[in-house]
Amino acid sequence: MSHPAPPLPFPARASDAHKGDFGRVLLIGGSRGMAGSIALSSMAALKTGSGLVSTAIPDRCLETVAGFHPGIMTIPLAETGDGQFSLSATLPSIDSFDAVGVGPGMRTGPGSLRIVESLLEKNDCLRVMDADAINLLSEHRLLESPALPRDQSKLVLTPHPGELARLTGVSAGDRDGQLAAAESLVEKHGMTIVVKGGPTVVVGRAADGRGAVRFVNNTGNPGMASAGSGDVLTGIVTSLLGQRLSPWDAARLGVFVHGLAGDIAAANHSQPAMTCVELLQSLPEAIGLLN
Ligand SMILES: NC(=O)C1=CN([C@@H]2O[C@H](COP(=O)(O)OP(=O)(O)OC[C@H]3O[C@@H](n4cnc5c(N)ncnc54)[C@H](OP(=O)(O)O)[C@@H]3O)[C@@H](O)[C@H]2O)[C@@H](O)CC1
Ligand SMILES: Nc1ncnc2c1ncn2[C@@H]1O[C@H](COP(=O)(O)OP(=O)(O)O)[C@@H](O)[C@H]1O
Ligand SMILES: [Mg+2]
Repeated sequence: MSHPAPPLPFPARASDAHKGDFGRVLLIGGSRGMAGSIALSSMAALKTGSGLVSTAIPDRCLETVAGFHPGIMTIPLAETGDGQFSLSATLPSIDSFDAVGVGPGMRTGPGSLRIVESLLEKNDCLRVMDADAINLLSEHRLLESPALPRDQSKLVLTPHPGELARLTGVSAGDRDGQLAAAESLVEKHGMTIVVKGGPTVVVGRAADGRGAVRFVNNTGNPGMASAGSGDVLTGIVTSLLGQRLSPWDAARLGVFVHGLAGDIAAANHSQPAMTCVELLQSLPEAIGLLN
């Protein structure tokens, strides 16, 4: 299958490499009824090269998530009666991971809020925030807090237009306005923002530190407008961060490979019939085309 050129090569593997070279990543999310979301992120991290994937979920989601893939290590955390993280949920030490992805399927209760607040403070850690993690940033105006560490250059946000509308106040239908609002956040905090859509645009801080720059992705198709596609992207970007790519490179290569896998899935299964499962299963072929 012919394809556009990637923005950068996929990380190569030395012949004497070991799994620690490819990153220990932590995915955090899920809740009763949405265990599949964080399982998708975790499987996508494994399928895009992470050396070790650990997934922190509310206790009752453990068997479900572990059952999806034997390569996933699961960390059960304390939960509320309705199956989301409780206030007593305690994360393992973040310092023992190379990258952390948080948010898919997590819901927005107090336990989730405490987790997201603690990760915002860890600005020396590479982090991806998606879905309900972004909704918590919006609901509690966490990016406006005086307690927010100034430098958030190791943070990647992956909002869809609805999530970005909540975060910025710019409606989902106003694409240009949303991109401008994303640029303002990037200029203020230094993070990288993946503005999802057809096409997805990555907004990052310019190399000289002044202003924002855009990367317009040229892979992907409307077959990906289906539940779980974005959860796959969360795992890919977290995985690439764990493999020592910068936030800007991990976001650009991540959306490219994600879209290319979507194009392969659409070619083999049609746009209407492809799902997040075919998208996930097309990642090996997509990476194979790049190597
Ligand atoms: N298998 C699982 O467990 C899965 C679990 N998941 C989990 O579900 C939770 C809720 O996440 P969510 O994304 O489904 O809902 P939400 O955040 O309310 O956003 C929808 C709102 O935004 C608006 N909107 C406008 N433009 C849009 C656009 N281009 N793309 C998308 N939305 C757009 C849209 O407008 P409307 O469609 O009404 O026009 C609507 O008002 C979250 O935790 C997630 O991780 C999912 O990952 C799926 C698989
Ligand atoms: N029309 C489209 N063209 C290209 N990509 C799309 C299109 N619609 C959705 N996508 C991609 O699918 C993903 C959907 O993400 P998201 O809405 O977070 O899904 P979910 O939360 O259900 O997993 C994004 O990466 C987005 O870029
Ligand atoms: Mg999503």
